[in-house]
Order: sequence, then C-alpha cells, then structure tokens
Amino acid sequence: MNSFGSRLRYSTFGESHGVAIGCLLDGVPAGLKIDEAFIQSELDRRKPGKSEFETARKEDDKVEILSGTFEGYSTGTPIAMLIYNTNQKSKDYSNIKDIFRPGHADFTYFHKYGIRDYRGGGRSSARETAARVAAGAIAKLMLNELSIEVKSGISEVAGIKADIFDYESAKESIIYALDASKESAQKAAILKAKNSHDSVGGVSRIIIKNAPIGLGQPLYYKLDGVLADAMMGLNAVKAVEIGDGILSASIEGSQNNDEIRADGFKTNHSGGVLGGISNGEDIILNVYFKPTPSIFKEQETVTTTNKEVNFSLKGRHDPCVAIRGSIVCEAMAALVIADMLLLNMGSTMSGIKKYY
Ligand SMILES: Cc1cc2nc3c(=O)[nH]c(=O)nc-3n(C[C@H](O)[C@H](O)[C@H](O)COP(=O)(O)O)c2cc1C
Ligand SMILES: C=C(O[C@@H]1CC(C(=O)O)=C[C@@H](OP(=O)(O)O)[C@H]1O)C(=O)O
Repeated sequence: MNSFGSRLRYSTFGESHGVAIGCLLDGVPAGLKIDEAFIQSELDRRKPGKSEFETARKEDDKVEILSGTFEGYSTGTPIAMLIYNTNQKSKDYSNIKDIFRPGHADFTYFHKYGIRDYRGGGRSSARETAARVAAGAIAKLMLNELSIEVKSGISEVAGIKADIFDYESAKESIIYALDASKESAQKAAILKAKNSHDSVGGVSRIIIKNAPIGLGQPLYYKLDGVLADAMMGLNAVKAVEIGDGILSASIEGSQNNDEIRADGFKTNHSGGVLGGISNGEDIILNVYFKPTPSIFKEQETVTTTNKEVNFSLKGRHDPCVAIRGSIVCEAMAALVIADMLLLNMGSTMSGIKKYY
C-alpha cells in the first residue's frame, strides 16, 4: 500500500523561521497502535528552551498527525505530521544578513544555492530535527511492540568523560553521567562556556537493547554503516563509533575479540554488530558533536561579496548541542532499526512478530 514496499522511509520539510516544520513517514505497517501522547512526550524531551543548558528559543513543538492513522491505529498509508513554529524572531538575525557565521552552514549554502536565508539557520537549522524526532517516535512505537529499546545519554562534555554510564539513573538528569561529580563538572563546563560567549562539544551514547540477531546485510547495507550514516547526517555530528570504535585500532586482537560461549558473547567490544549484521548483543554507538558554531565572541568572517569583517552574533543558541542532539540520535537509531526489521523480516506487525 505504501510507496516504498517493505521499507520505512521519511523526509522532512520546513525552515527554522518558516511557518511550520514536519515529516512524511512512509512504510509504517498497518495495525500499529499510535500513541499520540508518547509521540508528544518524545518531542517534549527534545524541544528547545527547557533549561539554561539549551537555546532560549521556546517552542511548544505540539505535533499534529494529518494522515495515515484511523481510530488510533496506523493504516499502512503515509503518516504526515506537522509542528508549527511559534517563536521566530527573524529580525534578531538582521546583522548576519550579508555575512557567514564561521562553523555554520551559511557559507556553503550560499555558494551552492545563491540564497542567503539568514533567518536563523533556515533549512540548515537543527530546528528540523524536531520532525525527525516525531518520525522516530513512531519507529519507537513499532520497536516497543517487539521489546526493542533505544536509549541515550551524554557520556562526555568538553572532554570530561563519565566514569560510569548508566541509562536508568539518567532519567531525571540533564547530563546523564552516573558519577555525580562528573555530572556537575560537565554542567559547569557548559555554563562556563556559555557565560564567556562560547560553546562546547559533547558525546552522546546510544544503546539499542534486545534487537534480534540478523539485522543488516553483510556488505552493502551493513547495520553499522547505515547507523553511522544516519548519525553523521545530523547537524554538528563529526564522528560516530560503533562499540569500542577508535580504541579498537590501538589494541590487540585478543583484547578486541568478543569470545563466544554457548550462552552468548563474553564481552561486547564490537557494539552488537559483526560483519554488518546484529549479533543479538546491545548495539552501542558513541556520537560526537562539535561545539555549537553560533557563539557570541567577536569573530572574523567575510560578507556575501567576500569583504573581510569582524562581527559579534546575537540570537538564541544551544551552548552544547549534544544535550538535545542525543534525543535526535535515539530517533535516528529507532528509524534505522525499524527499517531494518521491515527490510529483513516483513511489512506487517504480525509478520515481524513471527520472528520472535
Ligand atoms: C539539537 C541541535 C541543536 C543545535 N543548535 C544549534 C544552535 O543553537 N546554534 C547553532 O549555531 N548550531 C546549532 N546546532 C548545530 C548546527 O545546526 C550545525 O552545526 C550546522 O547546521 C552546520 O552543520 P555541520 O556542523 O554538520 O557542518 C544544533 C545541532 C543540533 C543537533
Ligand atoms: C529552534 C531550535 O534549535 C535551533 C537550532 C539552531 C541551529 O542553527 O541548528 C539554531 C537556533 O535557532 P535559530 O534557527 O532560530 O537560530 C536554535 O534555537 C530547535 O531545536 O527547535
């Protein structure tokens, strides 16, 4: 019934200071219970303006489902969702009308398209990620029925790493380190950067629990490759690790291999993926976000006519994009896993459940 067969596909539309943003999610199997309160709660986790660790722009991010559901269930047809922008302040950006912010997409977007949409980041603003979270929430509803969980937390801020990482203790926290002294140091690093008109980077750790063995193809649609692509496609993501990732390049095979016993793997250095295919262990990713490019310190740049200028930015910006970015990573992971389930296992919920 959907346009793509047994695949989950989505696209988004809208700009940061346009009327609205939204998504079209195609390929959701018929018969999935659509819990609108859950979808809204996911948007609420990501929405801006909730704390001093986030941009001051306040958006309610109330989501409206326009199509693809009937009497609380998916119909198998495309699901369109809409989120109105309500807190645009485009005039705040008039001082960057003719210049490019270092680190943002302004320079490349202008040189590629010849258009300077200076109202915030325009289409390049991570405002768009609200729509991804809406789509990801529906993917999570699919995964919930199969007891597959996707969770995330912030494992590192400004180079300060959490010693112990625990998702359960993370629920009430903004910085999800279990180690309280690290959490306060991480928060302090964000506020210090913010107060000195700067920004910091961070690392989000994503865990996918209870995925079956067999998701992903051995070569050209490798689960790790597809997950990495989904994460790298997000604003400000500069690196992705699967399992031990970068560390594995500097240790020995005997340290890196996950030995196998009759009851499963002894360790999980591989992060749940072997040969492009899920191995039944937790799938673990570290996603590295750069520091927010829009900072309020004076910087050097050029105008659209290539004149050198110094400028100081105004506006409302996240001091550490990893904090809210982490929720978007969860959504992307859920979309990838749901797509892989459909690709590998069928296009109806009852069909997929036969594999369990
Ligand atoms: C959740 C989230 C929030 C973000 N908030 C801001 C922000 O407030 N200001 C900003 O300049 N960049 C922000 N970014 C990052 C920019 O959108 C991103 O750096 C920019 O589009 C350039 O893309 P690139 O960093 O991938 O090259 C945010 C990113 C994410 C994921
Ligand atoms: C509005 C959101 O985040 C925005 C992400 C963003 C950017 O450049 O990525 C820049 C800021 O907004 P603007 O586009 O108005 O400059 C953030 O406030 C949101 O997440 O909903």
